[in-house]
Amino acid sequence: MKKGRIIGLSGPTVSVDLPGLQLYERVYVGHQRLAGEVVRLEQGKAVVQVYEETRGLALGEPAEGSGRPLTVRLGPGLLGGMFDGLQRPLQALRRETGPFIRSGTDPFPLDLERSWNFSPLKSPGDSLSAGEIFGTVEEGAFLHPIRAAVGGTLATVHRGAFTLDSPLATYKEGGELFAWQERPVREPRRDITRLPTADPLVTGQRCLDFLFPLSKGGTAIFPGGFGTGKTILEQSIAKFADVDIVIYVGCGERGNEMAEILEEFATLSDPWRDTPLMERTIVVVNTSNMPVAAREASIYTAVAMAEYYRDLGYDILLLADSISRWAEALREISSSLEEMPGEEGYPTYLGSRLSAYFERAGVVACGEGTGSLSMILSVSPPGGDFTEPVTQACLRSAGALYLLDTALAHRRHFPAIHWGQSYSLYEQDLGRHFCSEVSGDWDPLRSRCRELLQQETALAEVAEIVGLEGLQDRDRLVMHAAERVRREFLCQNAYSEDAFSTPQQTLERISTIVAFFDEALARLEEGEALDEILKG
Ligand SMILES: Nc1ncnc2c1ncn2[C@@H]1O[C@H](COP(=O)(O)OP(=O)(O)OP(=O)(O)O)[C@@H](O)[C@H]1O
Repeated sequence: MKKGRIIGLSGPTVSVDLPGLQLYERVYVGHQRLAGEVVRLEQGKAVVQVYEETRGLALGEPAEGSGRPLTVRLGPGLLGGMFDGLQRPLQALRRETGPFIRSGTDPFPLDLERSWNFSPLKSPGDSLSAGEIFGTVEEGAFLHPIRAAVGGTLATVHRGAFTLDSPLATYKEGGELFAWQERPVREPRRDITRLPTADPLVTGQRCLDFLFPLSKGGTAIFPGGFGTGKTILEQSIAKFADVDIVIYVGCGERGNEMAEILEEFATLSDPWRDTPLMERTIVVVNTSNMPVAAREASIYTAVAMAEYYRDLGYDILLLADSISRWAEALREISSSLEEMPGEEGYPTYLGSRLSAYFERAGVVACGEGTGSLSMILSVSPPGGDFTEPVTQACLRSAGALYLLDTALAHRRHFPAIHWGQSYSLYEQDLGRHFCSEVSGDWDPLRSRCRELLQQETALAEVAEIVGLEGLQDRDRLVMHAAERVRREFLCQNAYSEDAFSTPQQTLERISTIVAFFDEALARLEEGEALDEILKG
C-alpha cells in the first residue's frame, strides 16, 4: 500500500506527495479515509479529486493509494438496489446510519448476509477458462449466470445455499471463485463481439415507437427546457420499455424530486410481469447536493453494471436524467484543475468523453444468444437553447433525437416531442421489422401521418393570414385530421390508462384516423358539405 501526506488543499481537489500512483487510481485521504481519484500526476505530487465533502481536512494528514481504479462490485443482489455514484448501497446505509451518508463510509455494495442458491454446471476435475459460465444463481425472476474470473482446473464445486462471502469453487492450482467480481468503471469491455442492432425497443410511447423508433442497443437523447416533461417521459419509458433490466441514473437532480421518484419506483408494478418493477431495476442516484466527483462517476458506475448484465445475455436500458448535470460536474472538476476551457467553460474533451460513453451501448454476442445495452439520456440545456455544447456534443453521437418543445409543453401537449425536429437513424430498419411483425401498413401509415402533420404546418401559416374560414374545404379537412393525429395519437397522458400503447394498438389508432380522413375526403369530393362530414 502506497502511503503519503496531503500537501495541498483546494475544495475537493487535494494534492498528495505519493509517488508511484497511477492516473485514475483510487486514493484515500485524511484521517477519515475519504475516497478520491487521481486526476493529474505531476513531478513529485498527484492531484486527487475527492468524492466526498473535504471540510475539516488539513495539510499533513495521511493519504493512501489503493492500487486500483474506481470499481464496481458485480454479482447477485444488484437488482432492486439503490446506490450512489460510488456504488454505496443507500438502503443498507439508511438502515445503519440514517438518511445522511457519513464521510469515509465505504461498505460492500452487495448484501453479504443474504442466502442464494447456486446450481453448478461444472464438476471437480473440469477445466475452466476465464469468463466461462460455471453455474447459475436464481435472482428473482432471473437466472444469473456466474462467470469464472480466472481459468484453471476445478478442485471443489459448491452446490445449493451460499452467501456472497463464501467461495463457490476452488482451483487445484490454488485460488477461489466467488459469485461476484470487480470491474473498473471507466474501462469499457473489450473482449466482446459486437453485432448490428436489429430489434426495436418498444417504449409504449406512440410518438416514439411509430415516428422515431429506437433499436435495442441504440442510443437516444431528449433535450428539453425547464418543465418540458423530461422526467415524466424518462419514468414512463423506465416503467414500460420491453427490456429485461432498467438502470436509472438520477444525476444531479434535486434531492426532494429524487426522493419522490424513488418512492414512486418502489410502489410500481411491472407491466410485463406480475412482480414489482423494482425487482428488475437498479437505481443510481447522485443528487445536486452531493459532491461533484461522485456525480461525475455515477454514469460510469451505472454503465459498468449495465454492461455486466448485457454480457450475461439480457436486454438492458440505461436511462440518465440528466447528462447535462454530469457535464456540469465535469466542467467543475476541469476548472478546479485549471485546465484550458473550451466552449462555455466545458473542457475541450467533453465531446470525446460523451462519444466514448455512447460507444458503450450496443448489441453483443453472448454464447448462443445476444445481449443489448440501450441508452436514453435526457439533456437540460440552459434556457432551452439547443445550440449549447452539451446538446451539440450528444447530437454527434446519439442515434435518435427526441426534441422536447417548450411551446408544446405550454399547450399541455405531452409528451412534448417535436415531430418536425426529432429524428431516428433506426427508422428505416425498424420500419421493416414492424411491417413484417405488426402489419405491412406500418410504413405507409407513418408516411401518411407525417404528410398530414407537414401539411398542417404549411396550412397553419396560410390560416394565420386568411383565417381558418379562408381555407379551402380540403385544407380544412387536412387541418382537422392533423389535429386528431396530434390530440388522439401523439398525446399520451402519463397518468392515465393510455400511458402505454402496444405496437398493435398504436397501429390501430393511427389507421382509424387516416381511414377517417380518406373517407371524409371521398365524401367531400362527391359534393357533401365539410361541416356535415365533420359532424358525423
Ligand atoms: N406525459 C405526460 N402526461 C401528463 N402530464 C405530463 C406529461 N409529461 C409531463 N407532464 C406534466 O409536465 C410537468 C413537468 O414535467 P417534468 O417534471 O417531467 O419536466 P422536466 O422537464 O423534468 O422539468 P425540470 O426541468 O424541472 O426537471 C409534470 O408535472 C406534469 O404535470
